[in-house]
Amino acid sequence: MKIEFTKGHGTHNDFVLVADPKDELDLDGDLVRRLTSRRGGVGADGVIRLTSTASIAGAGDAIGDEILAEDPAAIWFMDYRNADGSIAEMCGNGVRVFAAFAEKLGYVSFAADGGRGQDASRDGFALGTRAGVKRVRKEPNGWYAVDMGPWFLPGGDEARTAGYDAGVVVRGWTTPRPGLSVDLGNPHTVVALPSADELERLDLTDAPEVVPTPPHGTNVELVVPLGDERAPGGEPAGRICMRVHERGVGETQSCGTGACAAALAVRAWQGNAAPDTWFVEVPGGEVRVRALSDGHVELAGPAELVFTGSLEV
Ligand SMILES: N[C@@H](CCC[C@H](N)C(=O)O)C(=O)O
Repeated sequence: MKIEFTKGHGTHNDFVLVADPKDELDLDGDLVRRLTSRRGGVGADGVIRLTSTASIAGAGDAIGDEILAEDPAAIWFMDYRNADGSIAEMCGNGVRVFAAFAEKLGYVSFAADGGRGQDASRDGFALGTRAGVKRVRKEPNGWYAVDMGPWFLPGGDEARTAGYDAGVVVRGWTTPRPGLSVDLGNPHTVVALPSADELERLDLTDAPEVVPTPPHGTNVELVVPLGDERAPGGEPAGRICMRVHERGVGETQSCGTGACAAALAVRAWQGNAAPDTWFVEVPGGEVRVRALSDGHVELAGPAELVFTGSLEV
């Protein structure tokens, strides 16, 4: 069988994108690992399959019905898989790259005059994910901004007061450091470090050890606050840098949900005077995170489609 694919990335968090509008592709773990292999395949941190929400509902997948009940406009579904073949609930960079892919395929248009496909210029492009419907709009600079929905500090009030609810050990550390869990639809644990030098020197070859062990694993973000500034709109903003070890992948150049988690954790640590807008520097570039007044969080950043090809599998 021949698979036609597009390679894309969001701040160098890279994906193999496959259009499967009729839900015909059996994307099992083996196929995902073949596609993502950096030696034997295309190479990527994950696979994104674009399929129709109605098709997966018709095939008996309950998530399809839930998405259509939440928003019947969410006719396309992002089926995201980590490089190791595991399924993850959400991928923030992936949503932006999915939007660019759907735009290229003519399934959606962000142009004010409509253009081809669904017109997303007014309410945003509604797309289905395992973490619910996400809305994407396109900014004048070409960045995609995603309403990532509600976020939580699952440790509750105790964790919020203490500022942590987990102990994290990175390779080379002799004692655990405090980490804060943040739920973006997928799990994250954020640890603050005192300097960018220390961040740069970290050895993230192995998955950090997190105690207590999160039931479904966790992505781990190591973060350094860099200070305050003004966003281009004039509002106060914070800046942080981070590295991330992703569940099911390893260290990546960027993680959209991870950037949200890192910004929201630092915002929580700073208390009431903390800004809502954050610029997050990652090894692969920069994204913007905004805590919205309705309890949602927005992620904005670039999305690039770099080449297309086909693979015999
Ligand atoms: N890189 C993604 C997150 C992908 C899923 C993650 N590895 C998990 O298992 O939760 C992002 O941009 O959010």
